[in-house]
Amino acid sequence: MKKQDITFGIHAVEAVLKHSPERVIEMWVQAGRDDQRLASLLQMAAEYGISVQKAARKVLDDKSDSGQHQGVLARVKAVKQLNDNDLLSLVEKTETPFFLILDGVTDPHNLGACLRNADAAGVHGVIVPRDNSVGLTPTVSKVACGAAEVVPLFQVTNLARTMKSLQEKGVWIVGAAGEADSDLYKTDLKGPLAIAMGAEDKGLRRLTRESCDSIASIPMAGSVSSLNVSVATGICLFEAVRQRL
Ligand SMILES: C[S@@+](CC[C@H](N)C(=O)[O-])C[C@H]1O[C@@H](n2cnc3c(N)ncnc32)[C@H](O)[C@@H]1O
Repeated sequence: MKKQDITFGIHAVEAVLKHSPERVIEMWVQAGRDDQRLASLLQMAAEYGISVQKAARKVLDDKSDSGQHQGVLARVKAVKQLNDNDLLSLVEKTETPFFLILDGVTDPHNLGACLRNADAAGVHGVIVPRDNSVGLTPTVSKVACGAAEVVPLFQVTNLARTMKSLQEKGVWIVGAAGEADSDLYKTDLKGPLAIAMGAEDKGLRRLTRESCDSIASIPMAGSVSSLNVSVATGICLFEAVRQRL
């Protein structure tokens, strides 16, 4: 089992330092980089007694697999993987649950952007099938800009079964699909809710779609057939936020 991860980028490293500094094992910063935001990370690291090494850019490039590390990288203890049991106990203690389901998103940039949207919209957690989905990779953390460190990510073995358990606890599940007849803006998104988004290539799988209580589309004016999944996620989540004000 993987016990350690690499996290890079100013927002991502800052979020771990802020929310769970005990996870940070050590940090590297790019030698010769004079940046106010890096300086504040170094100060936080010093406060928590975290060892920081200065290294050439090439070292950070290699450790981040040439990701956009912005001159900072941390080796961190991996977060505990959250499963169905963790999800259902969170639902039980949450007054009006609000979840995002991603049915097989495989691009780390899309998952990172969806986590960022989810955090901004105040969702209680993001649910993904354990297989055929990207997990919490360093690129996901970087793109999520700190959201990956705070939004619980539940990796479930059988998504349809998890959806049924959520429904038994009173959560209404709305699937998003471009070809649906119902208009998202006319769909009630106020109560205990999970919004399900499909994968980049195939959209919602048949069983996931059949497990939804309703399916809605974002009206499109132009000629393209669909939106990018992270863009569609942002629109769906913030329509729910607007209705839930
Ligand atoms: C790139 S799209 C998938 C397109 C795919 N070819 C299909 O058949 O659904 C990824 C996901 O974004 C969401 N999405 C994209 N455009 C949408 C729209 N106009 N209305 C509702 N959801 C949309 C859906 O959840 C979709 O499964």
